Amino acid sequence: MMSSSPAVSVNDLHVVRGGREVLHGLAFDVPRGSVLGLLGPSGCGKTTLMRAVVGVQIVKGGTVEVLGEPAGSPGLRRRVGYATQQPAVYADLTIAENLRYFAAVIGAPHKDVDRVVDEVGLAKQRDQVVATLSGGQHSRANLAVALLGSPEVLVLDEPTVGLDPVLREELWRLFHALAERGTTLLVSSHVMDEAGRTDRLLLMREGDVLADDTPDGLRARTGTQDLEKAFLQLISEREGATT
Ligand SMILES: Nc1ncnc2c1ncn2[C@@H]1O[C@H](COP(=O)(O)OP(=O)(O)OP(=O)(O)O)[C@@H](O)[C@H]1O
Repeated sequence: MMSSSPAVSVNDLHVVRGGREVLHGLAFDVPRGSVLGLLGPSGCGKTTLMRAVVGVQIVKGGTVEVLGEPAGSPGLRRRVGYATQQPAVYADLTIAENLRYFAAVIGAPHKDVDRVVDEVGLAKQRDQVVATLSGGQHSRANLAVALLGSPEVLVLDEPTVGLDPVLREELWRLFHALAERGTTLLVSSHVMDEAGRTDRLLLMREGDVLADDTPDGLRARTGTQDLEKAFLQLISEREGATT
């Protein structure tokens, strides 16, 4: 019974930042064991929505439930992993030292360090000081921290930014492998070519949801194979409807 309830359930979510409403009553569910893509232009509210799901964002109205509990509940601390756009790893420590430290903080098993280093493709750099990593390696080290402890829900803010196509492909494969094991992933991106790799897409614009559909559903609805064109079409439909 429990496992069929959504991993994340958002209802009528309103958020105000800097005196301005930036999320205008969002509502959607994320089924367990799926990869939800949060797509939309810079500033549309993806990070704010992720912060609300992790429970670090003050909300003005509505509800956000994660694994059946209100977002941010103490019981969710180890069950939800969050990788922000700004890497949280310490620059003066090696990757392995960082991971051992964060594993100890969250009570993850020691052997998780080797697993997550492999998963993000940083086995060769494990003893390299973070300050000397390339941008893409740095962001993957940050992602590795979120994977420690095998959280049931993973919230990843633009995890593939700055990565070459081969690494992006590998990370998307990892995301789907995790989902197959039952993990639920919320992954943001503003690169539309990543949209097709998700199980379900939440297309956002200016704090609203333009579409909540599968990539194929969106293609069928807009009559185009190209998801970027589909997105633009939805925008013009929306603008046509409001003028
Ligand atoms: N600390 C803040 N104070 C005031 N306004 C903020 C703050 N943080 C974000 N905003 C505003 O909230 C809106 C949503 O921002 P958010 O960071 O959620 O967008 P985003 O879709 O994640 O953007 P990006 O893709 O560029 O990371 C933007 O208009 C932004 O300017």
